[in-house]
Amino acid sequence: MSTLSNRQRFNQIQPPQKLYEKLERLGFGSLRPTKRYAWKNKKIAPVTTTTTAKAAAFQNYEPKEPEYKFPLLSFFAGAKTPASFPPEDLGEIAVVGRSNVGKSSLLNTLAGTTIVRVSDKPGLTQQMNFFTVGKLFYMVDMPGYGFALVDDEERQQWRQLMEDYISNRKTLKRVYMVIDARHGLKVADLDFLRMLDRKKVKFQIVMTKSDIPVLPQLARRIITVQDGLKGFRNAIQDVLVVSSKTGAGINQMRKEILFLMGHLKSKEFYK
Ligand SMILES: Nc1nc2c(ncn2[C@@H]2O[C@H](COP(=O)(O)OP(=O)(O)OP(=O)(O)O)[C@@H](O)[C@H]2O)c(=O)[nH]1
Ligand SMILES: [Mg+2]
Repeated sequence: MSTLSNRQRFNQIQPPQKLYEKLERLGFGSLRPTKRYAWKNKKIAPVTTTTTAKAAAFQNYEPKEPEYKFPLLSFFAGAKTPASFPPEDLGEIAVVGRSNVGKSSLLNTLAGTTIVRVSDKPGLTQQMNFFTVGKLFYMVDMPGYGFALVDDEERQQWRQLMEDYISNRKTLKRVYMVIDARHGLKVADLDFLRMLDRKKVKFQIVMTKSDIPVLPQLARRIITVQDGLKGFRNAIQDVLVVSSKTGAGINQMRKEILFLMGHLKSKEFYK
């Protein structure tokens, strides 16, 4: 029988180099600068003199991703009952997650705005808010679940509203479950994920506040979250790693959303 605590077991995970390289590309910094990668951090192609040195250096050179932007974000509708949902005329994505994990902040950072209200106190978003991204698609901000300060009845109503929406909304293309990089998947998240699986709704985890843990802890957290997803049939296995504060990982998420909503061609997405 193992006598290691969860914390000790967590600290023993050895994330692969590939994961650190991915995090570095997303803007989370590097483990330690090595001579091999030092020039890469300068974000320019290396200047070399001999042809062989040039070929070797360019083998490691990755061209910078284009910067993806969303068109103007506008508030479109707020809903406390299904009757107030807007018509199903555009594709949409929705963010769900525990209170205060950073759902509303994430929408702001994706859209490059501050119009979605955020707060350092949990329980700010108290209805479903629909935002239009230009005229391309909707982004839907949800109240957090597992919020202790509302009474049971109200919590039950929110949960019912979210379930109704998720089960019946024809234009909903993906649910993004936002989790805090310091905490990973909690009981309330797993409970919500089981509901999504039962309803056969595709979902993807977005780990936000990823600027807070140090890099090895962040990498370990990603591994434990990926492990936790193994039993779910409707999970996208790839976990998005972002920070709404520093903007790391946001360009990648914008790119994936634009592709999902049909506004980026396969040729451009996979190049
Ligand atoms: N360091 C850091 N803080 C963040 C990040 N994202 C959000 N926050 C902070 O987390 C707090 C909660 O953010 P919100 O976006 O309001 O969280 P929410 O999930 O919408 O909360 P509810 O509407 O109450 O469910 C705010 O104080 C944000 O500034 C992040 O990526 N990094
Ligand atoms: Mg909110």
